[in-house]
Amino acid sequence: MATRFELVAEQAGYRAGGRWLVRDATLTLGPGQVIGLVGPNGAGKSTLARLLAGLLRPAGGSVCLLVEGRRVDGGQRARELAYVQQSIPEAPGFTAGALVLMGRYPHRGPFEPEGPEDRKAAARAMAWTGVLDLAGRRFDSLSGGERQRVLIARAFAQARCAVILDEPTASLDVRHQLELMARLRLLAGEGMGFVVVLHDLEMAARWCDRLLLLDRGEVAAAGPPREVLRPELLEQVYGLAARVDWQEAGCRIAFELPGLEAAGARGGRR
Ligand SMILES: Nc1ncnc2c1ncn2[C@@H]1O[C@H](COP(=O)(O)OP(=O)(O)OP(=O)(O)O)[C@@H](O)[C@H]1O
Repeated sequence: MATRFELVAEQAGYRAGGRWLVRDATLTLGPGQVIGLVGPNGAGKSTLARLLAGLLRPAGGSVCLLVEGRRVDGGQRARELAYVQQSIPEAPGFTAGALVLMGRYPHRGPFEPEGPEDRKAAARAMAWTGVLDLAGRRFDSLSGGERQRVLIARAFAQARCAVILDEPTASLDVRHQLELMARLRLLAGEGMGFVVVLHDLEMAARWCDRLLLLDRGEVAAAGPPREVLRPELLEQVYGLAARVDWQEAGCRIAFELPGLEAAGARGGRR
């Protein structure tokens, strides 16, 4: 049976450099959900993702992971929830397989070597992200997209309940983007939950149950994609005129930047 959990942010905020990078962010992630964080560059998506992941301590409000009704922290939190960062770290000397196995550390005692369960979980996660055949390769020798998929596999190997993914599709080709989002939905169907930072609003509309649209550190809108991806809101937040056509599975969004487009067209005709 799937684990009952809730990741709750209540008016969570974070300050740095004398200002609020995120203020009053409220959301609840539970089993079966995929929540998208969207918004322009610098809006506070990564900061909120790091607050949810427990990597930043809120300067206002709270962030709390409840499993079977009880608050979990420290080592247990690391067994239940994992985070995939936006930038791809250096990992000199490690193979892809060793890196994914690191996701299993929180599940073992100190100095305890990995066991068959750990290897099984790592192999399964690597199969999900299509990197099983890269297990023996040095991480540093992989392409950007391959590395991204290894890091996602590590999070899948680690977390029982929830994964926070910061722009996980940024380095992926179209096929791997779709496979990843479909995998999140599949795992959500089995009782996990995900928070995903995305720039691609059409992808967010298609795969997420709910969206938080961030603007200059504040939640400009939150709710089902149809309620959030409204032309007037998008124009307010991105400063672009938008046309949103809803279809059976998601939407098509056409943005317009009249000044620059006109200039581009003039340049093209020269
Ligand atoms: N440690 C810090 N000190 C001061 N300002 C910071 C710090 N970290 C981030 N910021 C600023 O906070 C704002 C939010 O950053 P954040 O990375 O959360 O944005 P984002 O929505 O994820 O952006 P992007 O889409 O570009 O990844 C930005 O203006 C950023 O420059």
